[in-house]
Amino acid sequence: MAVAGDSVLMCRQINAKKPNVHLKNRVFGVSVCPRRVCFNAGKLKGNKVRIGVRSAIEMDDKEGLHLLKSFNGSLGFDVVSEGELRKKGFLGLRKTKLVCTIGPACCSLEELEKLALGGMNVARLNMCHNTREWHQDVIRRIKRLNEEKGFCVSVMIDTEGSQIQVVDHGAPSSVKAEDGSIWFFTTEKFEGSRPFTVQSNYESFSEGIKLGDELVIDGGMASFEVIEKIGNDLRCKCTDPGLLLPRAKLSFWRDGKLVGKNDELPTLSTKDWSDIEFGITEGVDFIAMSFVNDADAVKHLKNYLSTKSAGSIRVLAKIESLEALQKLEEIVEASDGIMVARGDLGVEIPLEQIPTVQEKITHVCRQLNKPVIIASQLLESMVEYPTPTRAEVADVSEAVRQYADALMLSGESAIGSYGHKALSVLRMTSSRMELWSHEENRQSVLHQRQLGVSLPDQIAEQICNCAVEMANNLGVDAIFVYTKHGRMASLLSRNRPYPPIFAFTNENSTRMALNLQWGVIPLFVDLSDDMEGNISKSIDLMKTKGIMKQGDAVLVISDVIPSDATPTVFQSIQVKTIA
Ligand SMILES: Nc1ncnc2c1ncn2[C@@H]1O[C@H](COP(=O)(O)OP(=O)(O)O)[C@@H](O)[C@H]1O
Ligand SMILES: C=C(OP(=O)(O)O)C(=O)O
Ligand SMILES: [K+]
Ligand SMILES: [Mg+2]
Repeated sequence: MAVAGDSVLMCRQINAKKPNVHLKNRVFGVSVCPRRVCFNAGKLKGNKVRIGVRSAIEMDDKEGLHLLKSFNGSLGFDVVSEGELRKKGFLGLRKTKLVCTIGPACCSLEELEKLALGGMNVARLNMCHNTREWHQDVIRRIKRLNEEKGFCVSVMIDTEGSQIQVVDHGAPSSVKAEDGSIWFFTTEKFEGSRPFTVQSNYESFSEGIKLGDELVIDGGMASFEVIEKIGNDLRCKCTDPGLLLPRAKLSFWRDGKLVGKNDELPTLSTKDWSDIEFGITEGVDFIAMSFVNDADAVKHLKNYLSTKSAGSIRVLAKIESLEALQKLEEIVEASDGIMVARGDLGVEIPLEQIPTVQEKITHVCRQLNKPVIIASQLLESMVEYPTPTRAEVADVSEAVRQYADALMLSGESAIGSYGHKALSVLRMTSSRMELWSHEENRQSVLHQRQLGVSLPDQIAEQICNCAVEMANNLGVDAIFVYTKHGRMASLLSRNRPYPPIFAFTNENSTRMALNLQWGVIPLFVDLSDDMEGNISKSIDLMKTKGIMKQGDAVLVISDVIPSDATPTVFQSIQVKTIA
């Protein structure tokens, strides 16, 4: 009747009397497991309900053959999530993840610990700045804090990329360009500063540039007109006065369009490759690739990482150019996550387009199930001031309302005097907006675009969609998911459920990667092949620790990985009420 590879949707209630099985859309009233019988989907009684899909029908009771391996008795909670849970309860847990750029202002062990306590989920190291030794020290400090103090902070390195359009006026702080003043943009390298002179980091920065073209600093901070070309250097007149910051970004415009962008430079420079080697050696969790222009660059890095046995490092593509926007879907599909790098993006597209582009990228990422970080200038004024502007708080709130997975601090934490405070502004603003969205029931319906190409992928996706609907409708306190590579956890997160998702995994790289996913609290545990055993042990531990109490309801999703004992995949949803 059925052959290996056929799928069957099984709705069963343990100890129920009347069995039914749906096979290829027909209902078969057969008893499938000697130990358990099936029941009709409509009869949801008691507190143990299972809805499962089995690929390859194995009607004998192989599950009974499982050897019970021991659960090591500890719950791999990080101190911050556990503390927050005790203080605020399940529904009070923050869903939006927070990324902090580490710089001189926050690189000491004490400052890093403060950020970890303040809710930093991921520490970002921008390889544009500082020395290899400095980065190594920071990474080791973070790992030490994780090990010794029970934090779970992931490490991200961000490549420098071939940024051809960076300029420096030599002084440590900003310089004002007055209206009508004449400036010299040169590739000559010199120490210190010269009046009205700006160095470009790239020899051919002025290739193809004509007299009359507009030179724009940092996407509009100041503008100049090119009035003379001397070799590769340019003499320019300030037409729109403003500030030149150190390492400001430069672009050229003609007739309202960007010109002079050099597409021939590789996405990863020689220095980037050596930074990547460094990242592999230091065991970083994420590599953010600057100036990705197509999917090939991402695929290339991912292939390289696999050959280096570093395939567990997640590759994030930074969307910060017009080219990237034009190939958005293929880039999102190829990468493990996306950063909306608004800093450079604002140089390449008109600023007024940033909000809609951000929303579009966020939407595409959710459709394709990839985490997305909103980055740059979220609380820029806090680099100098102890309170944010109202507009900045509104911007952060909007990113949370769009259901971005994560928010990022740049200079606010790296060089600002109020990094810790900026982090608490992100924390409080996101918690407030999450609560508002929940209360107003603003969960936008996600028009599911089917991701899975193979049947198992589609099954996992559908199970997670249904599970979240059930969790929301039943008002359970938490969702538990047992996951090796994090796939089921991210498919649940994609549906942005009300209850928090506790993702139990025995892979450390999965735990660290899930740190970036909306609403997921990753827990490192020793999982055995006996899924029922894993579930009851984790619930018992939660109870013993006083985190869960009688009457709490949990929706449990398990995804049994095929093993020699059970060559079948079995995914299931159960609702458990704590006895
Ligand atoms: N590791 C570091 N060492 C020194 N300064 C840093 C470091 N990381 C970041 N910064 C400072 O913080 C600012 C904001 O960080 P970021 O947004 O990552 O870089 P950028 O401004 O170069 O795009 C940088 O301009 C730089 O001044
Ligand atoms: C995050 C960004 O990249 P970087 O800070 O490396 O320029 C950005 O451009 O917004
Ligand atoms: K960078
Ligand atoms: Mg950038």
